[in-house]
Amino acid sequence: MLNSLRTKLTLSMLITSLAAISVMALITPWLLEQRFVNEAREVHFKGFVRAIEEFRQDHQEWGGRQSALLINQYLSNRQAAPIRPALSDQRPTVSNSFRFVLTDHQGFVFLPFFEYELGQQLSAEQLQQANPLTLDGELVGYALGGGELPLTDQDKSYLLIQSRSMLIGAAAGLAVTLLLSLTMGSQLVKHLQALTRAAIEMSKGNLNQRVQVEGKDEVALLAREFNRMAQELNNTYAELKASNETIKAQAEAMQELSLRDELTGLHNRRYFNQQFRLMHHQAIRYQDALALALGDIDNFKQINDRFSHHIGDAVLKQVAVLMQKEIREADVLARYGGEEFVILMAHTDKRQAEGLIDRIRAKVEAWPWHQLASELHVTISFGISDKLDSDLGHSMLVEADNRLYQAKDLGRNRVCV
Ligand SMILES: Nc1nc2c(ncn2[C@@H]2O[C@H](COP(=O)(O)OP(=O)(O)OP(=O)(O)O)[C@@H](O)[C@H]2O)c(=O)[nH]1
Repeated sequence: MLNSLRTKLTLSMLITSLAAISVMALITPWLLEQRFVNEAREVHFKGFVRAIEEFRQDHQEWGGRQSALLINQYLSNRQAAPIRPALSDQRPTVSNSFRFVLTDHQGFVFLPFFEYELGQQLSAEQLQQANPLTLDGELVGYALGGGELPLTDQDKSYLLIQSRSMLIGAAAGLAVTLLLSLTMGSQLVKHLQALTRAAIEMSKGNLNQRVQVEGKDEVALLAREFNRMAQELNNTYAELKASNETIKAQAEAMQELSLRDELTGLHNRRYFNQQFRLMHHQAIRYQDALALALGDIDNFKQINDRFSHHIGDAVLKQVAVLMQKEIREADVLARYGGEEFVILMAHTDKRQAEGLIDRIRAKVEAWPWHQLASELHVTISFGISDKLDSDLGHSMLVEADNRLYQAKDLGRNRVCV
């Protein structure tokens, strides 16, 4: 459960939001109070300065013992009022602990408070912190504020309402942020999940994968690169597949070629040997008949010698065509060597084979050979065997060969069984 990215994102956002709210809850009221007190001191001081200036105008006396007593009395008579920002016309507050030390224009204290004593002259540094008091543009003295400025109950409740409102606003803002973050997080997770699914599909071999690209951020960049990579992989795979198929087809063609006789286009002796082993084995196993005929063109040497080697080749090709026409599809016909041919006939004994083979012999004899060369006559002799022995067909081949010799001996252009 904790391993999922969505859970991790949600948890981290929750923790961040809670931490932010907690920090705000602790710090905001304190900061607000500090600001408020500073502001209040400022307001208080301005009010005080204004009161002093009023006093100066009323009494025309400043800096002596008498003025100190009068000022104290004057200030005590003023009403304390709650301190709130923006109440600029408010009368100055008289607080028990917040006081002003007053000096004449040379900095000699005539209204002492705190550690300051009557008649003491303030240092240049202290005077810098003090507020200059002027009347009609003339410097008449300094006022130095000090002490605590306690807040009234009204100020405190005002502060409480303000900090609560701020907290509620902040909490609402954080809730919106959290909601937005969750929505964005879930979008991010959605994209990453789509990428993961596509990658898994690719690893299974389904290379044609695409993911949706939205926006321009890093995830969109990743998605775009993924799509490009998937496209390239797909193309490469298609090229590889095509070239693999070409190689396979070429290999098959070469295999076929290696089993074919170039001149006649018939299967060659290698192919015959493969098929003969197989058919011979099956015939013995299923006690089926199998016949083998060996054919040899008569006096072929003479044809070559008299009509040229070229005519000899043409004769071989034509004999192949004639044989091919006569045999059945299940039969195996091959050029066995020079002017020798072999025919394997499944489910056929030598008597049945004799009929087919003699038909071939007659076709060869009857073909209009003069079309190739005038006075050319071609005949062929055959020997047939259907002898099945457990010797990989050796006996059958020997017997067919013996019958072929017999046919030659008996005057050629015949079939011996
Ligand atoms: N033109 C041509 N001649 C070939 C080819 N292969 C073998 N020969 C020739 O076929 C001839 C076979 O002659 P022989 O074995 O003496 O037999 P034959 O002349 O047919 O006599 P019999 O078989 O007794 O009738 C040889 O001269 C070979 O050179 C070939 O592909 N083309």
